[in-house]
Amino acid sequence: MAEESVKVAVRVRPFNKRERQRNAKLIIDMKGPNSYIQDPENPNEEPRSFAFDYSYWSHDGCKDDGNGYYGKDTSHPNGKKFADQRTVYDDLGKGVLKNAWEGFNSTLFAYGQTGSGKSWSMVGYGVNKGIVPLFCDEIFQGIDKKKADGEALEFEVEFSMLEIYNEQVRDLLNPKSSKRGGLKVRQHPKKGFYADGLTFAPVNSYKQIEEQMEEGTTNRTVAATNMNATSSRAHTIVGIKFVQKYKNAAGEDTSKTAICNLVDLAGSERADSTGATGDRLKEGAAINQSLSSLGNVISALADKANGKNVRVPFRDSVLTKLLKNALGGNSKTVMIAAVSPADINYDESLSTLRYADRAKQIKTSVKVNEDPTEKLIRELNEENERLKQMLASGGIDMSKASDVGDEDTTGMSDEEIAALKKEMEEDFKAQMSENANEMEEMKKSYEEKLKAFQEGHVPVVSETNEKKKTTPHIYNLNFDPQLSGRIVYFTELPENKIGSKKGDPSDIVLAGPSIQEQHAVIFNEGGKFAIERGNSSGRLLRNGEPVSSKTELCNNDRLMFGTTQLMVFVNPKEAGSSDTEVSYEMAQEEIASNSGFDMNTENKSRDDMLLQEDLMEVLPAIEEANSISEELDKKLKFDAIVVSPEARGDIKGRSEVMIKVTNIETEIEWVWPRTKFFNRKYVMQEMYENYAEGEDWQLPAEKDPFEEDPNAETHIGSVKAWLKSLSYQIEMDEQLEITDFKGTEVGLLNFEIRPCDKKGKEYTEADDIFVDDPKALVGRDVYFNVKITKALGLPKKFTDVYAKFLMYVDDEPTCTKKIADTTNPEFNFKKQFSFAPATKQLVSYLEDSAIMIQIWGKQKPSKVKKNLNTKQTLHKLSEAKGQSSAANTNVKTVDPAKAKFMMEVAMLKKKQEKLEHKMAHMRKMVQIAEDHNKQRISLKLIKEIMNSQMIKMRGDDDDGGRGGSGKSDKSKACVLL
Ligand SMILES: Nc1ncnc2c1ncn2[C@@H]1O[C@H](COP(=O)(O)OP(=O)(O)OP(=O)(O)O)[C@@H](O)[C@H]1O
Repeated sequence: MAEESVKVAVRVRPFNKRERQRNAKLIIDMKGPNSYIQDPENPNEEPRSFAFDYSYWSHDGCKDDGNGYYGKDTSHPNGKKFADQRTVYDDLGKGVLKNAWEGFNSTLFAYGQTGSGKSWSMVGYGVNKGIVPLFCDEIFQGIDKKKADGEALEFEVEFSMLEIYNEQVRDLLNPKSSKRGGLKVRQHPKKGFYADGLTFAPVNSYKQIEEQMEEGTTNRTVAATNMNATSSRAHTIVGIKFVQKYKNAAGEDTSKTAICNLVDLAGSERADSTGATGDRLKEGAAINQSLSSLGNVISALADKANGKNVRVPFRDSVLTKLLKNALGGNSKTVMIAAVSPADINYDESLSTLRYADRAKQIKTSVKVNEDPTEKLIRELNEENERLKQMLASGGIDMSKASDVGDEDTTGMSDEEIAALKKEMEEDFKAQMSENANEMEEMKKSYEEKLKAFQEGHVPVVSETNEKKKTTPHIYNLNFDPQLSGRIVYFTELPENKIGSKKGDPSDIVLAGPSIQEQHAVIFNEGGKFAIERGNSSGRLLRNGEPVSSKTELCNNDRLMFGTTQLMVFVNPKEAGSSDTEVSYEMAQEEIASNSGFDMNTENKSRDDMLLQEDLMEVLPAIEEANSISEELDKKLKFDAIVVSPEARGDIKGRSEVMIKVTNIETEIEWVWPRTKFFNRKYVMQEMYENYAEGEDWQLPAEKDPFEEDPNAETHIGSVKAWLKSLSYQIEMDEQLEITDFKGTEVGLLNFEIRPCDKKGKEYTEADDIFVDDPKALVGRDVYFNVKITKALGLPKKFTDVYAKFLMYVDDEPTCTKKIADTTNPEFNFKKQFSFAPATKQLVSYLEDSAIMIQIWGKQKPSKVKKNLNTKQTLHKLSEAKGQSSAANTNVKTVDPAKAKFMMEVAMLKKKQEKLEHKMAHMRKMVQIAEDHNKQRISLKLIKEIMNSQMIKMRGDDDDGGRGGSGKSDKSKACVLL
């Protein structure tokens, strides 16, 4: 066994079209194996630097070689450092190939945010072939060479392709086999985790691998098109099993087996400030569970490599189970981290670089998988005997190393160990039959297996490519450019009927929620094309606008059928070289801007751009969720809303897209963070798929993504209170507006902050604790009481209302008690805060910050139950607006212009508040000055009187009525004062 470090490479891609349009700034640089990233918010700071095995500059410095291949442009200043596909393959893929020949397992995985270039490196596009096709090509070149050289070797190559989506494993070569819950991931005592029942297709040429990959990718596309935006959330694992058979020195039949896993990970998601925390469906629907578990596993392995004794949580997700061998066992592992070059993606790129940095610390132990066949069969037999005996004699003994293998139970609770034991026993039972099958297969010849597979499997070879050049058609657009253009329907008939499979026999059958039986018709009138809605209200958009009557269709028109089927119409006769390329982003952008969202990219701040990206992702998903809700009669309506940090009750952050959820029957409303919505949408999709397949689709309330926890609390609104007055030790006693997420006033809050002494006794004016300059507070003991007396005029539908806020560096919020059934809850809350002594940081916090007091409560269902079903209600709404139901469902409550306006108003209010505080402060100062003055004046008067008395007395004594000297003495008295 040799110990090996994980090899880590980083690659930066060119700017994409959107980034160029937005004049994105380049924030990545590379020199030799090092990568650098510049924080765009702090351009004067030193860039952060990271050292890797390789840093690949693929941003600029390249040119098309005339066949579409991007190679080095030696005339460009960065031409020398440009890394093309071949360079990356030579460094990374060739090593994997060499491992395979030597009988080592290898894993190559690509990590990075969506659209950062993972697929480009792994699979490639067109002639710019990535690692997987180059690897497959070369493995067969090697085999052919060995055969030509007459070496006494036999070879077997098997290909598998699976997708992990929402913790389910789908066999991409045989998707039907993995319906309902996907393939089970089991554990083999020797081989580790594997997907039970996964197809391993025997292949004997590169062309056959290409065909298998085509088939697998087309299967992915079909699933991703029927349901929205799934592709970037799925992990794809291509497996290549390479067996070399030969006779060893003793003349025995021996084989060397290498398994290569090529893993294209799902896009690492942008972290939300408002996560799905607290959602009870979090566990069941964790779409990114695999990715976050991978992060935890990598961290734990890195800690382990640094000598720490930690448990590595491989069992936490399907992905980490399947990659256990790659990361913690017998495999040589390579990670390629893809980063975007643009400033807008700084946070994601930095986190990718950090992730990669952790990964490079991992070490794996590798050995050649060499075994004589007889020995393997004998071992499998022995293994089965051992398993049989173990299970017969009361199951696994968790304390016996021979029973638990390398299973690590450190730090597990008794319940966790019991659950693990149960799972392992189940795996072992399945294993026995798997072992038996394997023995059977070993005895069968490979040729036989190959023949059987090929007979049962006719790969879908794209014969349509030629026809596409001359025949009018529509093709699919997908979020993942790899999957666009893979589904093609020809539209050469005079009338091409489009609808669901339930309808009249349609010429083009589409699936997915909201596809109607007779959804639309494309007419071909002597080479002129038009589209018309079928006799239903199904959503149909052309170039982002609803089609209400028969409309002409032109080359490159974008069509949206229902909520997920986004297509492009092609009329080859009209096609010209000046046609602009149609992309998924462009099609979604025009839909969003037609629904009233500002998608203009000019002069946008980074926050605005991030908001637009979020909207692009959320809007199609909202459409889909609404159509599923409608179809399943779930009574929920979803709307995208743009919510400023203030409106969310956050002190900082950017405006975010959130999802307003309305129960149309009870009129209860919630606002979900994006992550919670997406997590739940995956379960909705699953429900819908089961429904569409005619299977049992209902879920118990606690697992139903359309059910909100009846005890869930709603964020009613927030109040922002600036603390500046406190920094002058001036009390604050105000009635402040409570505003909800829309910026609407929903009530008032009586709020006070009063400086006090250590014991809580509040100071009065007479105590004169006012400071001219807040800095004077540094080092002094500062105490104050926060009082929340009551709220007024809250909406009637809330009960159990309370207020909460975070002060300074508190981790836990301070909460008032809960008050039931009143619109004017009296909290009578008082809490003393002590800062003894006050630090510089605290004082600047008081000077410049505010606290957000959030008001929370439970919603009472509305008394009048509406006896409408979802469909009726949504239709009613759309009739009122004269639009189709689905097209209407993303009508937002707050459009960005309004949100911006509201933000500006909030800013003005903030300024006004500040000014008011300043004014109050000034007033106070004036008052104090006046008081002082009054005192002075009275003192002056007293003195004057005294003086005049004295003068009088003196005058009386000295000169008796000399006016002139009296005057001069009076002015002397004034000078004295
Ligand atoms: N090195 C590169 N040179 C040229 N274009 C590139 C390069 N890397 C990526 N691209 C382009 O950037 C876009 C996004 O790349 P890609 O599809 O590989 O991203 P991804 O990380 O796999 O995204 P997803 O997570 O959605 O699958 C594609 O249009 C691709 O053509």
